[in-house]
Amino acid sequence: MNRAEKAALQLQAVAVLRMLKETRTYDELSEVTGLPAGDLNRYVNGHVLPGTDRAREVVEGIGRDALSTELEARVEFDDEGYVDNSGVVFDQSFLDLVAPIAANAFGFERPDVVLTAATDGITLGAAMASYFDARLAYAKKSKETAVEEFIESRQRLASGIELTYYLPASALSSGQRVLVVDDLIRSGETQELLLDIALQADTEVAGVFALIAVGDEGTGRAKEITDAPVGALTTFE
Ligand SMILES: O=P(O)(O)OC[C@H]1O[C@H](OP(=O)(O)OP(=O)(O)O)[C@H](O)[C@@H]1O
Repeated sequence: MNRAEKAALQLQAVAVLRMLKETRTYDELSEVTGLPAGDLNRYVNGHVLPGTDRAREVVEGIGRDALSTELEARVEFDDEGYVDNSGVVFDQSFLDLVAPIAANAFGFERPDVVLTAATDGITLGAAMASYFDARLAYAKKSKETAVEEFIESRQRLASGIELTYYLPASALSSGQRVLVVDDLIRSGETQELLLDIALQADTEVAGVFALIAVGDEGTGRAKEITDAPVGALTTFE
């Protein structure tokens, strides 16, 4: 790990601790993390940075559970099982915390491009792209005016409705590594279309990541298409 990577990890750990501190006293934070309250105070206030080992424990160990719990608290389901996740996808700082934790938890290799679907995947896609220093591309359900060439993928859904996603052809180049992300994966139909777009462009899939999986149908479907890691931060039954 070089100096810049070490500094990035230390700052990620501080960001996770600050998020946890918002709803806890230092003693409570000490219980969650197993770290002394005095040290936590110094980290949260920016006087001292945690060492590499502590930083890694916070980001990879505590961070994932804490973010998952926070995510569950912010997501609401209506009577028909539809999800309101605006408490998450409208919060770019929260999504910025998710990116390093997801990358570590699932072992995604650094992609050249993060590919998502408009609309709700865009803020997560931006956070992941920024973390990996990659480009962001998002497919849309309509064709952008003034773009001449598109990669398109269409399928008839279980409901009988046809769904088509369009991506400007210039957004992906052959041989690039692509990480497919979305806020939510339920049936997996959207991910299947995104993976099809990535394959049509002759790119290599680095993985599939969703903030929320509802059931395991969607992630199962993605796993049938790619051997790359597939995962979600939180799964709701
Ligand atoms: O796994 P699936 O069954 O395909 O469902 C997941 C997709 O559904 C939602 O998008 P939606 O089509 O509602 O579009 P939006 O992002 O514009 O709301 C969500 O953002 C995912 O893209």
